Amino acid sequence: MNDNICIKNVTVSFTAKAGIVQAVNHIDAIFNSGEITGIIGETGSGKSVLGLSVLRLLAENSRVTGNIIYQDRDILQLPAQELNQLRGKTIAFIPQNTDTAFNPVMTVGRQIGEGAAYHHNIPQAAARRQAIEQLRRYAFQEPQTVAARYPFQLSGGMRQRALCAMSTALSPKWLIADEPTKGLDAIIRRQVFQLFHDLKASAGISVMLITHDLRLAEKLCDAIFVLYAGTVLEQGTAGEIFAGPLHPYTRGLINAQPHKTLTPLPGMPPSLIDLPAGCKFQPRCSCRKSICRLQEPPLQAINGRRQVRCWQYA
Ligand SMILES: Nc1ncnc2c1ncn2[C@@H]1O[C@H](COP(=O)(O)OP(=O)(O)OP(=O)(O)O)[C@@H](O)[C@H]1O
Ligand code: NI
Repeated sequence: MNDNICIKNVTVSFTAKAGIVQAVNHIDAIFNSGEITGIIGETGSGKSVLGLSVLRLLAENSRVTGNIIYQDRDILQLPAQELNQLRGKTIAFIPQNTDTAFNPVMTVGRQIGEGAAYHHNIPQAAARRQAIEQLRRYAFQEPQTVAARYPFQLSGGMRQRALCAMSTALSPKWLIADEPTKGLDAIIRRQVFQLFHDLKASAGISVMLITHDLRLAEKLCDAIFVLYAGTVLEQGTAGEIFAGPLHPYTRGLINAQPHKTLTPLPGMPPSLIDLPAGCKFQPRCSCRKSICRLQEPPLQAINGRRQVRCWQYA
């Protein structure tokens, strides 16, 4: 039995007023245990939806097909009770918005202790002591003081760290983190980088890292999946992807960064209600050939782990 998370032919659609939103389209992806795997892509490319689908945290109007295999079981088929055991205890999720992740009227320490109290049935006082230890681990100099505070009394960076402390309080095997550096300044981003680095190195936690922060992804991740309109356009090791992106979209994402050429990708992502024919990126692609409009290219292995979905390489 391995600890990888295997996503097999997963499709997620939402029923909306305007029609069926095809947010994730036939994604196959293996997230290797012991590694940090980055999911990158423009806004609306399906990163959060993919992450949420792993713990079945999607909204009511969603429909998910395919398999998400973890420890020889399909998470999508787990009965509610086993799913609850998995959530938080084995696979933890850090949502995109740290403001809503906390209960605003409960102290930070109490919230960190709650999970332990619930899953391990331990008394309040002991849970509180554990919470303080957990905060100390996350580099809080005065964990007692922080534990007594309410979420709004913490700065953005502290809240992010407190959220990591809460999410990993039950020593999960996996952490799915959605935009953990969003809205944080450079110094705090470095702290978050260090935090994730230590999670993997010291705590042995495997991570699925959803991010717009390509520099963070490059430094932190072992592997990368590049998403566009709910489809994987390229995947590989972080070294491969950042040193030599193959897909025009990946090249565009990398070049759009402030420390690169700051050239934005031309055009807009497609409507997920009415996806373009052929390659989903073709309407915006400078390398487009006539076949690109007609047929979607397969995701093809180039060498090793590397795969790209583009007719240039087919
Ligand atoms: N409950 C829902 N009903 C309808 N559409 C939804 C729902 N949840 C998500 N979507 C749509 O699914 C698509 C993918 O959303 P997702 O949040 O995964 O994007 P993302 O890549 O995480 O973007 P961002 O970088 O902005 O966080 C978007 O078009 C979004 O509007
Ligand atoms: Ni998102």
